[in-house]
Amino acid sequence: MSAAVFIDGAVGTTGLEIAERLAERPEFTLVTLPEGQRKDAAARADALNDADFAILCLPDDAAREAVGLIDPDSAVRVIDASTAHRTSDGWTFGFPEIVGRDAVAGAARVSNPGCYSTGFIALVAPLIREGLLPGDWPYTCNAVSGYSGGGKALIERFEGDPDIAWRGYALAPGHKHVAEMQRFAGLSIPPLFAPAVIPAHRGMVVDVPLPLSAMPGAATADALRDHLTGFYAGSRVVRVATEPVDELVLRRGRAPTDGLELHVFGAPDGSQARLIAMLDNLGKGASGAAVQSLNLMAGVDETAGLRLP
Ligand SMILES: NC(=O)C1=CN([C@@H]2O[C@H](COP(=O)(O)OP(=O)(O)OC[C@H]3O[C@@H](n4cnc5c(N)ncnc54)[C@H](OP(=O)(O)O)[C@@H]3O)[C@@H](O)[C@H]2O)C=CC1
Ligand SMILES: CC(=O)N[C@@H](CCC(=O)OP(=O)(O)O)C(=O)O
Repeated sequence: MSAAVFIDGAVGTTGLEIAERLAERPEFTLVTLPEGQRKDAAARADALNDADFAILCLPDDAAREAVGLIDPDSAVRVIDASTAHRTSDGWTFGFPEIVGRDAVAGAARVSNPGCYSTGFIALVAPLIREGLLPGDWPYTCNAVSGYSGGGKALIERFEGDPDIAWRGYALAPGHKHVAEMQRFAGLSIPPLFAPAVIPAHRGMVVDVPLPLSAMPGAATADALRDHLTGFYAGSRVVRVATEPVDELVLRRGRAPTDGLELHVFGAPDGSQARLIAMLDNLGKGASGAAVQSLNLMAGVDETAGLRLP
């Protein structure tokens, strides 16, 4: 039997990409509202309560409103792509590689990780959990995102102003992803996070510099890489680079991907290292992650419909 999946926010950037990934999937029947009803609370409430799964691809306030429209006795299971519920009680963080596939598979409420957080947590969480990096360290994280990361409004801004070469924001530290980065990486101190947007439609680089020689108990770069390689060994989505590279290049024309690529670089004298994640903000950073969680919740192959090498 095919499960009904309602996408609330289906004509937004994330919603459209989820719909593309669910097209031609016999396990799911996609439900969307016509243009005239897509922001109508009563129509949304009916669609939410009648669905087997609802995927919220909405701004935070609208996502909170959507959850409020669900009747207590409705059986609908929810995946929220917004920031609204990522550290809320009763919600499972939809990062199966980190929280466990069974936790996501059995959850009624799943919050999709933020795109930047996905890169940071993927790099740091397994290493802290294993005691190879300290949890009580003031980590820093620099990142760049393609402009589709800011949804329709930022796409319009960048495509309307091709002269923008770089946009730094959240300059006074305190980006909305910091809370989930701290919680799911297992840090006692919030990371100092410096994001920026570049004139590419999609793509993301998340860079965590490590002054290893100053970090109590930190392992060598090789040991960090080996652990990440073993940790993600069973994953088709997350891959750890084991061959050395001289440069990493984000290409504007790169095909969409739901994969996540991790790199570890160590200084020859062992004093410093850099952990770098490359991903597609609309892939494992949003729509691909939502479909991965949906697959697990529906009991089908976790990578079905994903765009993987
Ligand atoms: N883009 C990305 O790479 C990522 C996005 N996310 C998150 O996913 C969510 C969606 O983002 P994104 O798709 O980029 O944003 P968009 O702005 O592209 O899409 C949001 C959609 O929600 C619609 N909407 C707004 N309010 C309501 C409402 N009350 N009822 C119904 N629909 C409504 C908008 O309508 P209208 O078309 O009329 O504006 C729009 O179509 C956000 O919370 C975002 O932070 C998370 C990770 C990455
Ligand atoms: C480039 C850009 O603007 N990116 C968004 C984050 C995209 C994302 O992960 O979204 P949510 O956490 O809101 O779901 C931002 O920094 O606000």
